[in-house]
Amino acid sequence: MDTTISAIPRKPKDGQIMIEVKHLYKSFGKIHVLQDFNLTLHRQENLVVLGKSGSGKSVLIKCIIGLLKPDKGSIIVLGESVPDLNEEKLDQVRMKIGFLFQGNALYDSMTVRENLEFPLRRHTVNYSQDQINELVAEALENVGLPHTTEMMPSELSGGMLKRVALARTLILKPEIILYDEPTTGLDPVTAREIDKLIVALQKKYHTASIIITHDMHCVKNTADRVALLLNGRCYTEGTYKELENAEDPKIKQFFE
Ligand SMILES: Nc1ncnc2c1ncn2[C@@H]1O[C@H](COP(=O)(O)OP(=O)(O)OP(=O)(O)O)[C@@H](O)[C@H]1O
Repeated sequence: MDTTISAIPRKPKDGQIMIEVKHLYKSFGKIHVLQDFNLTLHRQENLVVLGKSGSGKSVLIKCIIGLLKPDKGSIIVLGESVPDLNEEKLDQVRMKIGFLFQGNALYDSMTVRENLEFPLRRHTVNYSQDQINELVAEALENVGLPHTTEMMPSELSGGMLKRVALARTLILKPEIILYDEPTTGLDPVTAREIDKLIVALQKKYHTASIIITHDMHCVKNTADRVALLLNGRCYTEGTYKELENAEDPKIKQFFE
């Protein structure tokens, strides 16, 4: 019996494609990281890219946001071909994408408010101070930390820092959020809270997300669909349940 899962994408909830990666190749010298990698992210979908350490998850994300140039292949983000964009156009596309970095990337010398104001001040829209205050308050409310506005990052726990970083990601109301190992380094209770938050925000803002992780609890709790990155390719994709029930040892190893 063939127990591998078909790599044909399931029918999306609605047809809109937010990110489409086709036949992507990226090598560093003799290290062939991505080889004919394919991925599609649909609107309102949480897609987990699951892969072992060093499998190329970060390289994939960097290609998607234009920080790395692929050797071959196409990357369409919100209708734009990322490798062909100049810096100005790339910035416009990046404005619509939120990133949650592993290290949170908050400025230690700035208060929570200042950290959240930062992306707003860089934005092409000129927000009034009242609008900025409202957006900061809303973003912190969304992550359950309305009381931290004037605090410094050093006064916050790991879980709180992650929430603040997420609030900063949300403040520009991105259409897509890219999560880089959102639960790494957090205790299990806090990690599960972050999972819940990811799903709650997806429901509230109808965002599409790519979540790269090897935390299987996070995968189970957040993924509408899982793409397995193995040997540079999307080896298979399916729901968590489908992959969990697969007999293929290459898939099984992730669930043991
Ligand atoms: N700029 C670079 N120059 C050379 N090699 C690189 C570069 N960036 C990544 N690599 C190599 O590409 C491979 C994939 O790295 P990547 O960081 O994407 O893995 P990952 O799946 O994100 O791993 P982890 O889960 O540990 O973060 C690794 O072998 C890494 O050494």
